[in-house]
Amino acid sequence: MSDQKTTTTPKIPAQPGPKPVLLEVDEVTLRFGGVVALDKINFKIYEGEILGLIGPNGAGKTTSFNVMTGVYRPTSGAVRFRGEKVTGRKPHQISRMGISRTFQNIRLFPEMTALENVMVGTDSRHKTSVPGALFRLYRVKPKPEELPQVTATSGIVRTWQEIRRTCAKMFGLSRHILEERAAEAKSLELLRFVGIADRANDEARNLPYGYQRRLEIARALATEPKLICLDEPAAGFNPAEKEELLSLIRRIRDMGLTVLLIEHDMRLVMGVTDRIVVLEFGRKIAEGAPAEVSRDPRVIAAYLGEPADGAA
Ligand SMILES: Nc1ncnc2c1ncn2[C@@H]1O[C@H](COP(=O)(O)OP(=O)(O)OP(=O)(O)O)[C@@H](O)[C@H]1O
Repeated sequence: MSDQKTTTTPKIPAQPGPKPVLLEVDEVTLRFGGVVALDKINFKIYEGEILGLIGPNGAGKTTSFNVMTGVYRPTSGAVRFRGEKVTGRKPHQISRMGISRTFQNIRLFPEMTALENVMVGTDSRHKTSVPGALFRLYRVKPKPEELPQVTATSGIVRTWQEIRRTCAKMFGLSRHILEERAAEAKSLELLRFVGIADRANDEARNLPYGYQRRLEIARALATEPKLICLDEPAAGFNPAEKEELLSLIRRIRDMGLTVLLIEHDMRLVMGVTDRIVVLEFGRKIAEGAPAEVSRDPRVIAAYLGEPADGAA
């Protein structure tokens, strides 16, 4: 009977379903006094895509990043990440949810080495912290009432306390040390990934500009995000550096991450993104594939500063 069923079942080739939505910006408005920085913005970011967010100066691109990462709370509307509301959460909580970012104006710890800067990013993933390890030492100290069989002053108690304290020191701290080492190895791997491992031990302030930009990306990756938001990562880059960045962004996506990219260099944006959202004066004026968007009269007008035919 079951054989018959199998042979009569029509063979339908597996269809790739629509990609799941990773992040949704839902009717987001943000006012700064009289300035409407974002005006009922809607767009979605799908898992695994590279989405470009473009628009002329002051269009609301960085403000959108700031709303997604908890720097600003929208006046109305909401941002959802994997179906969960991001709006109202603190930046570090959002980072733990899986969103990380770089900044338009590089924000590194200048006196820390490149490696240490990346290790800071891994911190949110540590199970053990120094205070955590020390707290465990304190906590494992047994109270006399936990040892009802003997008196608090007996030699047995003192020996037991010593043994437990020594074990705690060994296991609590060694776990911490192991985690530190793992964080260091992972950070070094990330420096290699972005191509700057040769300067791992140099202070961030002494690194060339292009290295600092890539260090920011390594640090953002260290939080193990699902979505990485890059705010003008190619600013100040020469053409060769831009090519390298393009390949780096593709490799980040190939690792399984989703990328949101703010970038003014149109060649870079058109060359690397799957889709583009265009903002102007805080409003979304276009959305679609790069070729489609680049032909859109409203987009052309926004960039050339001329009114588009038929545009509202
Ligand atoms: N903290 C703030 N207080 C007041 N106005 C702000 C603030 N942040 C942004 N704005 C305003 O919001 C609008 C959008 O700014 P935003 O920085 O998001 O633009 P942008 O598209 O990122 O521009 P650029 O390409 O120049 O970085 C601008 O009019 C800006 O002046």
